[in-house]
Amino acid sequence: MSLFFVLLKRCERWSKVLEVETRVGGTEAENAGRQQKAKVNDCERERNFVGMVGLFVGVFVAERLAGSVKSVSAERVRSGLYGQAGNKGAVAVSFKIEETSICAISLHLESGQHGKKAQERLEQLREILQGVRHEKAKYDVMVLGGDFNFRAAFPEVGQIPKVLSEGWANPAGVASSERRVGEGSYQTSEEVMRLFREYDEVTAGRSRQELQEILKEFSLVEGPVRFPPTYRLLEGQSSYDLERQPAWCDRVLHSRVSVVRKSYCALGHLNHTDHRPVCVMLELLLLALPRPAESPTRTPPSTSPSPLPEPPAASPQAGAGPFGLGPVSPVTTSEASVTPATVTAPTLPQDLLDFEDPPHVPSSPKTPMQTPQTLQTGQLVLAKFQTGWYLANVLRYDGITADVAWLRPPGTVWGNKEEMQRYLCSTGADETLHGEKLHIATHVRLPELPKGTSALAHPPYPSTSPADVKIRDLKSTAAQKIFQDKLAAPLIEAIGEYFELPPKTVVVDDAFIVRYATDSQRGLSFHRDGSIVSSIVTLSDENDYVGGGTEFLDGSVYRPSQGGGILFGGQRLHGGVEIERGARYICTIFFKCGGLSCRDLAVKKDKEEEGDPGIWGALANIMGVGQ
Ligand SMILES: O=C(O)CCC(=O)C(=O)O
Ligand SMILES: [Fe+2]
Repeated sequence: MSLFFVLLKRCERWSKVLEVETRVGGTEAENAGRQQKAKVNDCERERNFVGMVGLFVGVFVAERLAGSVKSVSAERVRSGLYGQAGNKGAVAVSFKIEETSICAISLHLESGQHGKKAQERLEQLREILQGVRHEKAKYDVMVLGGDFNFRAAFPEVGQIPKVLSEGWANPAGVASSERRVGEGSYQTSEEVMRLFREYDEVTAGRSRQELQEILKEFSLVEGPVRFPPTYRLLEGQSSYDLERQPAWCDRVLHSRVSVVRKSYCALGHLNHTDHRPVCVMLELLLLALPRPAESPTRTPPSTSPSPLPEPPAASPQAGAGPFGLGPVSPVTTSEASVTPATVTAPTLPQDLLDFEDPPHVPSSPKTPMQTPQTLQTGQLVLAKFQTGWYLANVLRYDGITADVAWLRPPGTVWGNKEEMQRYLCSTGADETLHGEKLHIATHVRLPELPKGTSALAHPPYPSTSPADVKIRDLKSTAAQKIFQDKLAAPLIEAIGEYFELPPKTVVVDDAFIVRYATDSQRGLSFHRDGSIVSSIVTLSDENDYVGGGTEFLDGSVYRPSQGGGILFGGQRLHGGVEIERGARYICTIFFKCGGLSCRDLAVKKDKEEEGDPGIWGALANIMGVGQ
């Protein structure tokens, strides 16, 4: 773990909890833990200064990132009773890691079940978000968590608490110290999830629409709630205190973009108060720019110890700072709890940057560049932007022109000026830019690659085991026709419907018959496809294999029966679950479509689905096999 946020209310009561948590293994966690303990001991002072009834944001940064932290700033946003009472609201800490701006917010919203309380809470949430994010402070990544005080309108308490209490139980054999319940971990019972869907104030209630609008406006998302209510439990136990209706009060929201959520769960074993804490694990995409060589404040990684981190940004003036909402007094960063304490070389770990293998970056750009004869989707090229050539992936190619996406630099090249110059972001241009209809003759070149290296950034599609059969290589025209009529055509129609893409522009980019067996390829690790939309259709009878299926990050596994299949945005992370017995045959089909706008549309649609079932509708039996 490289960044660790602690968001608390009534933080003095949680110091014990944090001490427990600091014992989790691993050097980094231990380091974070030590700093964390030191900070929590300061909590009282913090709380008094901020005047927010113990709201606390602690940000702990792995040592190796410390030198990359800059522009640290902290502020509070009061809400409730016209911002005067000061017992509800939020505190926020923002900072940059290289060029990625991050803001962590700890909030506490209005309590109460009746009248307009639900409405007031959402107004406060909006107020907090507007206070934290405005023109001058548009963060790449936001994480906000705390006691949202969302209620559950259970009709009567009756038997419900028993079901809910049982929702914390783990399957046999899991140590109680590991009692995490939720996405990416042990999931609570179907019954508890049903209660959440039916009674949670925002999921089931009238305010759902309004929350959706807020999330959309601020580009935020909440993971699926697959844990029991986190309030109000008896201390030291997993049963509910029936003086209150149990409710899913404690929640975490995070940015949609640049973030992949790995888990969203509640920690049942941290039972020191009447709430149970909730945590999310996120993978962030960070951006770095090359440093000027003459900069005296940086040294290349591993040659010598690096200097102290940049001093935090000056405190904003009251009411006019980056969080300027009303007449609040600023909190200086030394009073806030962001302390990149120790400093090492600013090398950034690959795992923090991107989970895909980085493309090979040729180190010598001096040899003359070759014009490509032909291109493939997914191929690594140099594409011209203004007067320079930068690494890019081919998204579309029609023989004369190509669409490309310029690449972001992988962490391994940060700090290396020469290598960084091969990335578009080194010019200060928007690194998410796409190049449309670039003429091959004038705007695309082949990068110089070491012998034996493929120019494909990743194999275009992961199904490249020798056992896989490419549909295009099938000699039989009858087989080609079956594929076209039974699979490609109906799927293209379905894609038009589900993804709202014009079916005429959707085409099969590639397709494979894949065989998984215990004596050869058993499964496929998590990856993204190079496609805009992918489909996986089951060819085997379900009695022919045990295990297998397509797995997504939220833990869902799809195993459609023979002739059935799934459709999903190719950018969604997924993998093939290993089979345990027999052989599983599937047909994987990768679709692309006309313009770049298609990709944006598909990605957008796909993101909108996140947190729901998390996948494009399973296509039950698309070929009608077995009917
Ligand atoms: O085995 C599966 O279901 C996943 C296959 C897959 O993702 C692929 O071939 O790209
Ligand atoms: Fe795939």
